[in-house]
Amino acid sequence: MGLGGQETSSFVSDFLEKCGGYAVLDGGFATELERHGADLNDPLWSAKCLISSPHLVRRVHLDYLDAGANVIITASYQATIQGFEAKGFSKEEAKALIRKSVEIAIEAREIYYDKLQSRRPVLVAASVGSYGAYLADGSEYSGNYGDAVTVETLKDFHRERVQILANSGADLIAFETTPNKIEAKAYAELLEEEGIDIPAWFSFTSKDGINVVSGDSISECTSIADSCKQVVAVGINCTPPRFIHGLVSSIRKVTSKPIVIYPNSGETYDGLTKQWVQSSGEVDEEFADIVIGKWREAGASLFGGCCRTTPNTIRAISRVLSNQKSSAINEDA
Ligand code: MET
Ligand SMILES: [Zn+2]
Repeated sequence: MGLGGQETSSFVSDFLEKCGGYAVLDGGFATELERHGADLNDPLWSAKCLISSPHLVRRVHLDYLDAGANVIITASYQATIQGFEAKGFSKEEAKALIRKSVEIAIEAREIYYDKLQSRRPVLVAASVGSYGAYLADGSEYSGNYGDAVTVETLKDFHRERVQILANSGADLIAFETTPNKIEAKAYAELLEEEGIDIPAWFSFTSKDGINVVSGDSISECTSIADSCKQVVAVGINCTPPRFIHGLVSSIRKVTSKPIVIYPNSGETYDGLTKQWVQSSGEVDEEFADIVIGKWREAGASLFGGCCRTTPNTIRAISRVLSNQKSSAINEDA
């Protein structure tokens, strides 16, 4: 699906309008595969299941659709040509596996639609994890690639996978868990240079609620995304919930693009003791009610979960958002 510049700018607002103002994303993908018994202790991480258990990939997409997701994110986070080649696959086989991540998500959407009477809007977002995720050496969460890695290195690393995903039938590309500003710059330049004609979101990760994990400022990272016309939303993923509010406020100061938020399970808020406590990974409705309301007020409009969140998290978010939508309608009446 190709989009001209004009349509790109209204892509998410049109989608949000169809969803009733706010959209629900899916939750942790790799960690959910693990909960179903997949062994992802492998440099390919969740992409390993594209080879060994595509049925499980489809199952997890379906579980998130059943839980209320309007956006499902493909299993391509750590699916790279380089990674598959290192496992002995040919280049053609590697490309086919990357395409397969999108095919499975589209197939899950078809299966889900066949079951339903009405067609809830559902987008397929093709995941692109960072160079650090491919290295699988921890730099995904430090954002420190060393001086030898430049914007050019990163563009060369990502170029072919991004081209494949852009032509795979996905509705948009989700650049996830972006740890630093050079990678954001590489993505923005790549989208421009390659004339990628599906929209994208840039999502960053933080471990202090102020900067992205490398220490680069969230404002600088956001402004790179803001200047790129293919970018239709900017946000934060795989970051503890307690940092989200401040980050959304910082992002909102720099861009008017829609803000996407999908924290990891982090810790959970205990409403009785009013304290943040270690989470079991489950997010209940009361928690979702408090945080989603705050994040919405700060300016976010797409909400989901990242690592260790589950379909229960997404079900809670989905219920809270539909309650908030219906109380807004009642207030208007
Ligand atoms: C480390 S963040 C991982 C993001 C990816 N979409 C997943 O949920 O598996
Ligand atoms: Zn995550």
